[in-house]
Amino acid sequence: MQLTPLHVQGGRELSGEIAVQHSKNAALPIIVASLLSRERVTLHGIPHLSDVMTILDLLAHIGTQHTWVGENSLELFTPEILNTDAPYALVSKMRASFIVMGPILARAGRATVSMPGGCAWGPRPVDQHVKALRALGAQVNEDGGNFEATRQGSLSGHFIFELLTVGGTHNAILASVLGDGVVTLENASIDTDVVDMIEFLNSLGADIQGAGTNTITVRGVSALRGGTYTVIPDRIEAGTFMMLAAATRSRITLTNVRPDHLRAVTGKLQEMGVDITEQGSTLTVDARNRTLSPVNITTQSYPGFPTDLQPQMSALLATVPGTSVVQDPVYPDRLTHVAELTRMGANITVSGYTQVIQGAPLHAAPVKAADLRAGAALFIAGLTCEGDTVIDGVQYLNRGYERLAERLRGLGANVTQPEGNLAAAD
Ligand SMILES: CC(=O)N[C@H]1[C@@H](OP(=O)(O)OP(=O)(O)OC[C@H]2O[C@@H](n3ccc(=O)[nH]c3=O)[C@H](O)[C@@H]2O)O[C@H](CO)[C@@H](O)[C@@H]1O
Ligand SMILES: C=C(OP(=O)(O)O)C(=O)O
Repeated sequence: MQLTPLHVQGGRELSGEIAVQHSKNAALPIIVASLLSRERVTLHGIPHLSDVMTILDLLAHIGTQHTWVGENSLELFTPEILNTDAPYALVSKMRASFIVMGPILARAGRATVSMPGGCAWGPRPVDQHVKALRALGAQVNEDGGNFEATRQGSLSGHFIFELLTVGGTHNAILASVLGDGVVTLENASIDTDVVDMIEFLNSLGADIQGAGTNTITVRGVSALRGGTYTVIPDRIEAGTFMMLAAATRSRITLTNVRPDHLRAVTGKLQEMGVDITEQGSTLTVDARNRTLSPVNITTQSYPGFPTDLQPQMSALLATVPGTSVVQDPVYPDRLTHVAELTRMGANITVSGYTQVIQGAPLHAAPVKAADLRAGAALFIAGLTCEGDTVIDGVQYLNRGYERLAERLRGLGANVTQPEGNLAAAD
């Protein structure tokens, strides 16, 4: 769906306080994990995002009744699994939806999930999800663009991931929670979003040990009870606003932050010369009157520098005089922001997954976001320069940033966006 573009008029210092939303990428798997309980689950800290609406549409198809019981609170209830399939029309909107395979398989003994398509920035394989489920005793066949998984008894056994995968770890855990098997996952992801999902599941009575380490043991339980859980703050949104503060040479205070989840980001910004102070769950970023230095970054799995902040960091570095090198081996093709930043005067040379950035002041231009974090890079860039930067592709921003224009206006930014339209990205 085509939405009215976002208009950004920058070149002024921002100031004030902004409350960071709760984590999109933790909320989505926790919503999916609620499928494992037959009882009512209440979740607090669910941001109003198109991705959340998309996953709720998929869960409604599977058999979940949902009710918003507060601004960011959601009650979920799945007494029965009504459909064991996740059709392409829903999975193709959001790749994260592939992890419904685990809980549907656990509860119903079979699951048919459409093969996810490619993203704007290239392929995102699910081979590790499939290998893990097969190693734990499920049969998984590919047929007509779908993966069909079945199991005879409970999943059990041992799997060593060939690489660190957040979604693959989610899926394998979700498939193993119910039953009487014991599952050991090695080289598992230690990402904050995996830890949060495990803590949620354990709060409902699951028996999962090793959260935050590379070895996770899941002992099957007969059923999960209902419960209430609050999702962690969004470290990617926090990082985006930290980069916005640095790029606009402003002082911004972020509340609802887990500073311990942001060490790699904080370290890099400090290396550039940005002043960062932490106080509990509040973090103040001050780049006023500072000469920032170029830096080099390479993305890695958590706790390394996140790929989900690579485009925003590239936008920031495009404004910092000197040469910076940005490498994204996690998603080597995640480069849709480059051509658009170039339209704004950025000097970025790409070779493979490496961007060599020569910083210089940017100028306003009409640009188009082709994915969520590319969109974030563009609003950061737009807020550094005078004139009207018109950002098309607002549906991608709506995937990940709640009431973005309104919240940025709270910092003194001149940003306008059609309000209230949560249409999902195609
Ligand atoms: C909704 C959600 O939480 N999305 C995040 C999640 O995606 P997602 O869970 O899809 O990402 P993964 O952690 O699985 O991907 C990490 C790397 O592993 C590769 N891989 C993954 C699975 C697989 O079966 N085979 C394989 O080769 C991927 O191509 C990538 O290079 O983590 C990514 C990496 O931090 C983030 O960019 C996404 O924002
Ligand atoms: C890439 C992201 O999400 P997804 O994995 O759903 O595409 C993201 O949050 O930056």
